[in-house]
Amino acid sequence: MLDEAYVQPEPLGVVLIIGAWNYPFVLTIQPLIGAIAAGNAVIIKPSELSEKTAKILAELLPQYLDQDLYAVINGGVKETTELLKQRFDHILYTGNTAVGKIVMEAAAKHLTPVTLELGGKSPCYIDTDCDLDIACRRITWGKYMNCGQTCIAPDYVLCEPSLQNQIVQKIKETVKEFYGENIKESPDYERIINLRHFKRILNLLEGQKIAFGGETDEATRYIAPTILTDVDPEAKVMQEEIFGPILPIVPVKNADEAIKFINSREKPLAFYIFSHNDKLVRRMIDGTSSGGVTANDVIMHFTLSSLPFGGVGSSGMGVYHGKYTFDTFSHQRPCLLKSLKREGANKLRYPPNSQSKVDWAKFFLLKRFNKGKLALLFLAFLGVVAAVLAKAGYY
Ligand SMILES: NC(=O)c1ccc[n+]([C@@H]2O[C@H](COP(=O)([O-])OP(=O)(O)OC[C@H]3O[C@@H](n4cnc5c(N)ncnc54)[C@H](O)[C@@H]3O)[C@@H](O)[C@H]2O)c1
Ligand SMILES: CCCCCCCCCCCCCCCC=O
Repeated sequence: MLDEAYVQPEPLGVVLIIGAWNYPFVLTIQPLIGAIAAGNAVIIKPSELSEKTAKILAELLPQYLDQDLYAVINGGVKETTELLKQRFDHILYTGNTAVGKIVMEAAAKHLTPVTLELGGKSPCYIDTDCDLDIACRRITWGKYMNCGQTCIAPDYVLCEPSLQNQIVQKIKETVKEFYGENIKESPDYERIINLRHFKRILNLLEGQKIAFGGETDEATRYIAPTILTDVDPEAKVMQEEIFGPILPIVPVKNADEAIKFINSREKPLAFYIFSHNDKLVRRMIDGTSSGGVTANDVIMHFTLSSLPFGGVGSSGMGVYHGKYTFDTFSHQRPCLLKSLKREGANKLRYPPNSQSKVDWAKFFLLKRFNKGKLALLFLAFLGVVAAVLAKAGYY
């Protein structure tokens, strides 16, 4: 009661931030801000796939930040492998799950803690009790922005069979509203990052029923906004994160079947539910697990600095954003400041032991006491009075 107890965050030391190519600026600068705020030195390793952003980061950062404390190292697998041999005090990695395991293995050699911001197949459930126009507009935005290359894009839709055709129709109308008649010419519609990813996404279309879109152009790595209907849960497109502008619709009987479906798979990075029914929304949140959730919208939980962002299970570990970034890059050091006075109260823990000392210890530590011993209560009351007097300066 008389001691001072507090938590003092302290910098971890040197932090390594490895970024991914799909949002190459935000995925390195956002963690960098929190790492600096927490007092760390930082090395940034941008993705080599988004080479222009990597280059500009290496050019710009030294102009604004202390070069001894904040460095940008560019390179690919070879350079990153070499970097990972060094000892860091924390590593924040953003990218795919397979490389996440490599990073964690390398970190384990030095007992370095990791934050792994990975991916997964984020499901989107559309309830029959829902404003389909609005739901489809928001899904179209989140699915096709950056050409589907967003870690928390809705990967696939689960809905009752009766909704399927309406959803296709409404997304089709929204695509026209957003990107015009000629999507290829729209300045707002992006391209696939490279040929390897272009071919990987095309491969996912094989044998599928294309309800909308499907046009591609290898020369410009264009893939049109595409919707697949009546998709078999065992299909290739349902086995890996799509990370492209393809939206499979998997019909389910009802919300319970959707919950079962989601729980039978790896834990996703995000989960989206569209419904007017608040109880259903809560039930679906309670019945599933995912990195984050947005109800009646997509992506937007990422934009709130008041919410932690991160995955769970195979979609990652640890969180950042806002104050959570500061906490991630800090050691929460518990401090107890005692006085060398009042040794009488401390005698309780010193030998020789006795039943009376045990009873007192239980009273203070476990807040458990024999009801018959009212005297104890009285003594505790005296203790409180003494504490108040001491704080007020009478002691
Ligand atoms: N959780 C999130 O915040 C978030 C954000 C963006 C992307 N992602 C996920 O990232 C994935 C896409 O990114 P990616 O993995 O294609 O990005 P990427 O290819 O840019 O790789 C990510 C980083 O890992 C490094 N790297 C690649 N291979 C390596 C190896 N063998 N050893 C050491 N380092 C290596 C790269 O140099 C790069 O800096 C998707 O699964 C997506 O969902 C997650
Ligand atoms: C008032 C409207 C504000 C709209 C802000 C929308 C911002 C969307 C940002 C999406 C960024 C997604 C980054 C995801 C990182 C993973 O890939």
